[in-house]
Amino acid sequence: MSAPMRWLAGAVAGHRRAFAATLAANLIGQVAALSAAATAALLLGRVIAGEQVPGGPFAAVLGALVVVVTLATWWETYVAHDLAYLVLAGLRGRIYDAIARIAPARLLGRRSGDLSATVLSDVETLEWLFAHTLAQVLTAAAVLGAGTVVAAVLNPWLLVVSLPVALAVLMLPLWLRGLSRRQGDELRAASARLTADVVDTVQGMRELTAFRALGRRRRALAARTRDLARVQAGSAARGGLEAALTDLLVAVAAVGTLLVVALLVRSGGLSVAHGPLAMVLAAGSLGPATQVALLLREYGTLRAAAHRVHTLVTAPPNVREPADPASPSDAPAVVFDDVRFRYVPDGPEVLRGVSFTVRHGQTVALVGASGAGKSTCVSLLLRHWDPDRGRILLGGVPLDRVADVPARVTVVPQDVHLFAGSVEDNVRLGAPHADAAAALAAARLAIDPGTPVGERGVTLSGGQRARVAIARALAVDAPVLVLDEAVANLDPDNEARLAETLAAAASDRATLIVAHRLSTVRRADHVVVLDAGRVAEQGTFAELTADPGGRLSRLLGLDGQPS
Ligand SMILES: Nc1ncnc2c1ncn2[C@@H]1O[C@H](COP(=O)(O)OP(=O)(O)OP(=O)(O)O)[C@@H](O)[C@H]1O
Repeated sequence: MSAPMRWLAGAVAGHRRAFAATLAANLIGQVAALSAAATAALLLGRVIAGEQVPGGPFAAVLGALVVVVTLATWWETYVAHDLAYLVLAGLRGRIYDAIARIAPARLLGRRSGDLSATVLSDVETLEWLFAHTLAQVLTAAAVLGAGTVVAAVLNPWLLVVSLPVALAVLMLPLWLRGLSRRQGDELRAASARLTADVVDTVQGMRELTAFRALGRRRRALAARTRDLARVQAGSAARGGLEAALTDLLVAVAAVGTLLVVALLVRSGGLSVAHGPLAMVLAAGSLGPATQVALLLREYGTLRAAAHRVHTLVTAPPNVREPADPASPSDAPAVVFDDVRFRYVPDGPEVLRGVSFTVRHGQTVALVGASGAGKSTCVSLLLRHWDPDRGRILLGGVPLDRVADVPARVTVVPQDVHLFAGSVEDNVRLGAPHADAAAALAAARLAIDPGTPVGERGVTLSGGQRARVAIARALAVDAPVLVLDEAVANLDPDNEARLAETLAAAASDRATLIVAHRLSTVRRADHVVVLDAGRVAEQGTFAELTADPGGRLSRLLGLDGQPS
């Protein structure tokens, strides 16, 4: 069994009672069904043999067994799904935990649709494993064993056809296991690619329409669908071949067993009265074997789904929670001390020894050309990653020893995401009990907190979205505020008012602004100019712009040259 399948079997271990109930219900149902068939066969045999049959007791036993089969089937359906949903709820919880652990920095390079496929359809696929497979296979093995023993006691020759055929039925999917595994991997991958593309298309519908790219996109999606259909057809062909061969083997076993029974009755090895019973017992072993074969036929798909879920759930965290957290001071300063960082081990160094300080009550502007490393500094301060070398201190404590960084460092990111709901829901994202109206007022947004917000904030204007994001950050009331100015696409009037808001908010915080506008840089207490991952210069605005040919002057276009 592969590691993901072992891991999944382990997921059931936490639900022993539900598993035991599923097993019991299945076993009772299977044994009762086989007993009903055996009783009916015994009745038939005795009638054929011309024996006197006590009709009443036979009818009573048969009736009781039918009721037991019905009740056991009903109970099994209930407990099997109960077990499946318990296990799946646990798995979904672990998937969300995994996403939270590795997000937002690096969702394993996965696309959001691909991730949705794992969260939704891979987990759904596993439902089949838990509800209709594990307990059923164990029961089938038990019934197969018991039926074989009883048939052997009646006459060992009865098994001469049915036992080898039952083994062949089981071997068939094992022989084709390699192909099934390959097809399962391809099927899950093709299905996830299609889901990812569909999600991407729906999210980008506005751009696709505006750039008249919808037709091309539709053709690309059709090609993806064809890919999936091709893989599905291959898988269905293999499944069909297995099903046909299984049916053929079962038919051969039925005819062969009939012949064996006839020969045994004729030679006196078996009484006429036991003939039909012998048929039922010998053929009865084929039912469970076929059931197990059906599971093994789906092995590839189940294994691939298990593998994808397992990969996500066992992905190592980007950063580890501190084992011995320390408390930073209440009025913390942020210190970057010779910070070096690269996103991928053999990739370029994006930060190459960055040092600067943001003191409490101070606003520091981080300035630099595109790609200089400003957003990377922000990501490190939010502890999406840890630096490779150097340190980041918060209130004198290394950031990797600070518990609950989001409660201390809050952000208005470059790409704000608003959720469908109300403005109030969005403002209270990080502080569920915050006064949303006060936070909105602080962000200078005169809007009813109950105003509905469409998915990704589509019902608000760009400026409103920006200020809801600012209100959301202010509501957390964290001592460090990080703001990417790219978000604040406001008109000059609103921009000035926002600056006042931030100035008020900044007085009892440490504020780091990724600044693009001259007005913001001018208002900052301290300016850090980044260039290709290094601090090119830092100081007050006046100091850094004293020389019109200086780096900051050139960046802000104060040197008279087009920047
Ligand atoms: N997730 C990532 N994986 C790999 N490289 C990245 C990643 N994010 C950014 N980079 C690279 O790191 C460098 C610095 O990027 P960063 O986003 O920090 O720049 P920036 O100064 O914020 O730029 P801008 O003003 O354009 O947003 C760039 O070369 C960029 O391509």
